[in-house]
Amino acid sequence: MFEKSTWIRLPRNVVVGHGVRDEVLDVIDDLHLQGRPLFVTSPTPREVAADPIAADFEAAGIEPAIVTIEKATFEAVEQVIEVAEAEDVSYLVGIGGGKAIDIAKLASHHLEMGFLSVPTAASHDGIVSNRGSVPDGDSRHSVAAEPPLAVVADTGILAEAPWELTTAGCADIISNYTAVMDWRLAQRLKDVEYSEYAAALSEMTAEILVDNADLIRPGLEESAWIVTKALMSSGVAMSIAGSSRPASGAEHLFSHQLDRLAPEAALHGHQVGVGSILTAYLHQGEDGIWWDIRDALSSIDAPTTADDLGIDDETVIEALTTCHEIRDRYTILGDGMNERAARDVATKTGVIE
Ligand SMILES: NC(=O)C1=CN([C@@H]2O[C@H](COP(=O)(O)OP(=O)(O)OC[C@H]3O[C@@H](n4cnc5c(N)ncnc54)[C@H](OP(=O)(O)O)[C@@H]3O)[C@@H](O)[C@H]2O)C=CC1
Ligand SMILES: O=C(CO)COP(=O)(O)O
Ligand SMILES: [Zn+2]
Repeated sequence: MFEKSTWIRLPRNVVVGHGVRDEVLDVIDDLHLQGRPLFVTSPTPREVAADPIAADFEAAGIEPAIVTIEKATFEAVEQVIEVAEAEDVSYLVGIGGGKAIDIAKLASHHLEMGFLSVPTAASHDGIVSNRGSVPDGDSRHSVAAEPPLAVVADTGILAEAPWELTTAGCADIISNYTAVMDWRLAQRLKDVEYSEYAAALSEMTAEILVDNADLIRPGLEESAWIVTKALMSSGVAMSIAGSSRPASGAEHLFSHQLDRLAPEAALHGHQVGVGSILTAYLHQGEDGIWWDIRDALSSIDAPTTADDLGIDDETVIEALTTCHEIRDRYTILGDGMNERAARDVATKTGVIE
């Protein structure tokens, strides 16, 4: 008997382009959302997007509640839930980088309310995904959550954000190469659930981005367009898979461990990019695609070394030798690297001196 079944949960509206910040109200109408929204944002995104969008709502006779969070913590998620209940809101709008969007996503999941994703930085592929990531005790990886009902990505805002945020988004996409290698390995060795469609979409997304690397330049709105579409495609791959596997392998374990050992030293995307150089070498050795990954990162000004990340060599080695412990996700790291092997790969790839 055929017993397979799956739910693929995706946004209903994805609106991308110049000036679409002004279309948030139209999207709300299109989704037939009623009542008062709660905007979840962080300090800079509040200035560049949340306050102007709130003014549009006020002009239309709707007064949004607003919470500004500083850090991605469970306390922040609880604060958002409390405000949502106290202010009697009907839906949430996450406006900002990964931090604000993830918190809105997790709070809306708990509240069983819809939410909209309004990114102000093309810095990560959680814009569209059905995953939320907030540190919880020793864990730092994403968990299943609601996908947004809609995404409104204004390329004017995204192009004006600091360039390093865009290069972080590119690196998060480039890391899909090694994430998919890890996924296939885990499927072969551990029979983990695997989707060829999600894997192919994830790899194709990375390929298109690398093929267009010449067009990705600071100040060009076209760059924000290319990177944002890639981030969305990668988020869709995660939704098809029902897990972050197509976009998160050992390079993400490495980054999550760096978040714990060197909090806020570097952006998520930049850390996973450097992790991807290391794990591509582990998969394929000296002549493999680690060179291409390093060249692609370097061509868009993304970090390729510990020094570029602002993290010392010893912390990189510690992260590499311990990160297999932080999640039950089989990768090329297996049951862990010893220190000599970690130093060897980090030196051969030029990540440490
Ligand atoms: N759910 C998922 O599937 C995924 C989740 N993630 C998560 O996303 C997070 C990474 O996202 P990231 O965006 O890098 O982190 P943040 O949300 O912390 O944003 C990084 C920085 O960019 C600033 N910023 C955002 N927009 C603008 C703008 N328009 N102009 C100027 N500054 C701006 C923020 O300002 P301020 O400090 O004022 O907020 C912050 O300092 C991680 O927690 C990661 O785990 C990553 C990938 C997938
Ligand atoms: O960052 C992500 C994909 O780019 C999400 O992956 P994690 O599940 O490892 O948090
Ligand atoms: Zn990521």
